[in-house]
Amino acid sequence: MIQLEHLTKRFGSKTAVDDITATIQPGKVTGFLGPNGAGKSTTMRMIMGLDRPTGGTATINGKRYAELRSPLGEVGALLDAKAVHTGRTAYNHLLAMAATHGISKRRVHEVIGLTGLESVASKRVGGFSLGMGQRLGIAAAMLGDPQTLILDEPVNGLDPEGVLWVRQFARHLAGQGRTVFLSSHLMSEMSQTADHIIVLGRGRILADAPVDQILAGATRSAVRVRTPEVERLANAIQGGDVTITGVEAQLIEVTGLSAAQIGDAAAAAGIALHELTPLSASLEEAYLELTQDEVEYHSEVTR
Ligand SMILES: Nc1ncnc2c1ncn2[C@@H]1O[C@H](COP(=O)(O)OP(=O)(O)OP(=O)(O)O)[C@@H](O)[C@H]1O
Repeated sequence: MIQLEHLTKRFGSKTAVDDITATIQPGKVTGFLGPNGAGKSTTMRMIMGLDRPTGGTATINGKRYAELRSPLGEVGALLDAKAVHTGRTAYNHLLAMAATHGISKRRVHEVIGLTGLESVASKRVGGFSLGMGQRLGIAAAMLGDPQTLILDEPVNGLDPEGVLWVRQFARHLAGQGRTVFLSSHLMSEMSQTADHIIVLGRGRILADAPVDQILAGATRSAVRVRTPEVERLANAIQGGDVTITGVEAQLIEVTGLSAAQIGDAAAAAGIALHELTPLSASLEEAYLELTQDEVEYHSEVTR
């Protein structure tokens, strides 16, 4: 379990992480989602004792990283996949790490097997594809057989096969009861991998909830209606909380009424409908809705 309590990090006048409190539970994949610059990496670095919080605490199983007696045995992290000595073979890289932490050679072979690196274990890391580099980073994180795994943007730049592998591996680890905390700036990715999502925007938590709840909370109850008689239909359904937005000449979006209510009103007025589609927000839309004001640098819209 990872606990963040009033965790804050300032770099000069810039507040990268702003008083965040959250618990990342075992047995689940928790997605840490936010636009670039939201503060995800900084939070993860503080959990791993690599950045010192300006305020608050980050603990793993109740202890700060520096207090862990056997850190590799409690938490493994993939923070920067490229931070590997490139001249070494994958096997030697893992062996060197293991040796300095009192971990057996047998475990090195085990993690190579776990991450599917057998065929490239004797190759130099410098020639590795991004996907293989990620697997190596994850193998290194797994060396101490930790209960907690922290992966920063593990699927960034991977091909579809690599993405699928990371996704399945993360789910497998959570299935074993481990705490899996992984970041991404892509909601689509998280929706397929995570059980629970924490959304960060400009250093603050915007949402902390199960995936389905985040989706439900942001679902628009709009209905798309296509009819040759837009004007008459609008007159038939308007009033109260109903909003009608024109999309195309014969296409409108209606909120405040269900598809059934609109269909009934149209039938009563003798108006033909060519389409009647309830719209629900995708996770992507839910995410954009949550973070639209929180993106650090909006691109200029030129007209
Ligand atoms: N060492 C540092 N010195 C100064 N500012 C920093 C430092 N590290 C991060 N920041 C700033 O803190 C903010 C949060 O950065 P962070 O890397 O944690 O975001 P992120 O959500 O992980 O984004 P990304 O996906 O781009 O890494 C950014 O504005 C960044 O410029």
